[in-house]
Amino acid sequence: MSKPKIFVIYYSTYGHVHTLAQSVLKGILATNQATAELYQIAETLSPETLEKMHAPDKPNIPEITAEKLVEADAILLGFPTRYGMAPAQVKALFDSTGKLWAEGALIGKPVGLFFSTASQHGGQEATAFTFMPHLAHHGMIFVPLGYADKRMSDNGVVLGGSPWGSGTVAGPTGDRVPSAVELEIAELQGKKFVEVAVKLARRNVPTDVTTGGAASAGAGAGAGAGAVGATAGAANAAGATNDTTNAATDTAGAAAGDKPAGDASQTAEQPKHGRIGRLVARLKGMFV
Ligand SMILES: Cc1cc2nc3c(=O)[nH]c(=O)nc-3n(C[C@H](O)[C@H](O)[C@H](O)COP(=O)(O)O)c2cc1C
Repeated sequence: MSKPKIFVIYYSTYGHVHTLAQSVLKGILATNQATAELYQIAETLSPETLEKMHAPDKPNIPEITAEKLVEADAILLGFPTRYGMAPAQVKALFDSTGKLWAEGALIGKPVGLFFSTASQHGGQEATAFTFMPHLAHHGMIFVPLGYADKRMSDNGVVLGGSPWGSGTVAGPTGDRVPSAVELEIAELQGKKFVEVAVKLARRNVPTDVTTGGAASAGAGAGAGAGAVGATAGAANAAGATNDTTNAATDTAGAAAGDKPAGDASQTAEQPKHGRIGRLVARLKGMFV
């Protein structure tokens, strides 16, 4: 089985999240179990505004596009907070994924998040929390960091990150650089994420939301995600208790064309006409 392809995608105005992204990337590559590619999210602010914000020039890293997202087996996504939410640049990327949503193209992809805030209580957890609808609507599987490193419970130092994902604290003027511990935790997130990506990435089959019966706008996207998510959960349980069992399941999955067991509704002949069919056709037309 080929290694899963993980995209590390980030937006950063002042470079803190870019630095974290490099540690996350390092952690993925250290496992030798996955390939990794680094992308930045396109800027939407004007050069004049960025100059007023004293933002440095962007590094020479390729920009991600909506269509390119499909190529990733799993994604680690980092961004600084804006009032406890993702920056508009990240929202703009996701707002351009309507066609992918209509096609169910991102369903089942594992996603981890990492963050930067100015202050320790500036909203790293809120930023993760408020980003969840993007992942849920796409049927993507959120992979939290948990308390993967005991140092995350150290209350005696300035420390970014949370169970939702690694992080750094940039300071009120942005002059604090990520600490060694923060970077090690970011690296650990890359490593831990690979464990999940290896288990899930190849199990996911493209889900045609137009043939899933109930898989129409709203309820449909959720139903499709639920089917894949349930399968992924079963895979996880097998992996947690017995890796050999999981490997056996992998082989069985490959023999069966990697179709998850609960996926029968996706392959069965479904009526394509009627009210739901027309609605889906109209939605697909909107995003072409
Ligand atoms: C419009 C705006 C809103 C922000 N909101 C918050 C906030 O709610 N909490 C916080 O701690 N920092 C906030 N910040 C600070 C950024 O999170 C900080 O500059 C960023 O974490 C630095 O990361 P970067 O170097 O990758 O851009 C805000 C910054 C801007 C420009």
